[in-house]
Amino acid sequence: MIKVTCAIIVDADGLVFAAQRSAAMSLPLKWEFPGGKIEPGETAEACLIREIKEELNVEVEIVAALPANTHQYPSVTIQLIPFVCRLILGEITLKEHLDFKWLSKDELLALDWAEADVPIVKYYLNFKYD
Ligand SMILES: Nc1nc2c([nH]c(=O)n2[C@H]2C[C@H](O)[C@@H](COP(=O)(O)OP(=O)(O)OP(=O)(O)O)O2)c(=O)[nH]1
Repeated sequence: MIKVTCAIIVDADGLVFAAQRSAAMSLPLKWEFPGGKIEPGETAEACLIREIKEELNVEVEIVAALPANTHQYPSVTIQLIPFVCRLILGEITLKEHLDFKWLSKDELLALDWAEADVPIVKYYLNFKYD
């Protein structure tokens, strides 16, 4: 099983950042929360901060952890480990993704998410914090 972290980046207005995988990536054109695979010896939190810097060229701060979701794709099983985050430094620049959107809670579920993300979107919609 591959452990993958992902960031649910929320802005000051409560909009959530979603990124579209490129045609060249696995799960082409699916929407996801940015992040990536945990490297040997790395914590999930350190992985998340590293991946967000690599993929979006920004720094995020972790606000909360949500439950992980294990999902079996035909060729791989992943454990997707989500963190609610906020941006603390920089302007988002897409380094790997095709597109991005900032979405309100009402709009989130309508996106064509990678399958592993659907339960995580639902956890987020039930998640209360201030
Ligand atoms: N980063 C990220 N990956 C996700 C999400 N949902 C989901 O199923 N995945 C999958 C896609 C990949 O198989 C794996 C993440 O690996 P990665 O982000 O390092 O992607 P990658 O393109 O290098 O992966 P791969 O082509 O080598 O499989 O988890 C998500 O929300 N964020």
